[in-house]
Amino acid sequence: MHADVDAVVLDIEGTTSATGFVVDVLYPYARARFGALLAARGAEPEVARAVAQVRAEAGEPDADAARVEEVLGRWVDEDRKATPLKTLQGILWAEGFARGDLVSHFYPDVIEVLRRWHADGVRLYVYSSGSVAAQRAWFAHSPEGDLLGLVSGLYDTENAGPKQEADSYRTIASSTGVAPERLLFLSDRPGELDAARAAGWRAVGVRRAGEPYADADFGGHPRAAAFSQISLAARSSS
Ligand SMILES: CSCCC(=O)C(=O)COP(=O)(O)O
Ligand SMILES: [Mg+2]
Repeated sequence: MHADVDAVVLDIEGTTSATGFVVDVLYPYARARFGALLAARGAEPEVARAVAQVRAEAGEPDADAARVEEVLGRWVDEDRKATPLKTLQGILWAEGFARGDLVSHFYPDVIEVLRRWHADGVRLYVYSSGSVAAQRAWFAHSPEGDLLGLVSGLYDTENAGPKQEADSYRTIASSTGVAPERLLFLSDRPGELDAARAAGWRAVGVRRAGEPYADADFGGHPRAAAFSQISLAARSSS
């Protein structure tokens, strides 16, 4: 698959990294710490704002901390990409990465290809349901060290919007200053690829063996089983 683009926007779960790692390592890590976070730090502005959003989204304005924790646990079981859940997970994960409890996961083809694209002058961005704080920690604490220098910007459902809505991709395009047709989105989910394409972007479905969406219908989207199958026109970095 060949594309002539100025920037690549990366989904994380299922695309750069294994869903299994997120579900089996990250989710339990945060889940085990929600209770303490809500009890001890509920007055911190970011926590308080996320808790208010959980209550609103659950339709339970009077939910106490124990009930909020229950709701969060249910959303984790459903793998719901709710913004306040991702905010609270992101706080705990960022702290876990910083203290050395966690190291992120990248598929074996990914880091080398990202380094090459970056060296070729292709700008790299991230757009994930995981919060910007979580993304920053994820790239800063990879098995190959700090990769944040490769990345020009981070987008989530808070600063860009839901991943299956074309307007979110318009917001990102305008924030990066890159023309939509010069942006390439890589994702494992057909609904996200559809939304990117509706906003005028290029989009490639990443179908990795064993990932939940590997056998989904990708419609007319080009596909790749690994980043090494995607070739970008080299651009000068000067
Ligand atoms: C480091 S981001 C954590 C992963 C996560 O919580 C998530 O929801 C990822 O979803 P994506 O949009 O990257 O598929
Ligand atoms: Mg994904």
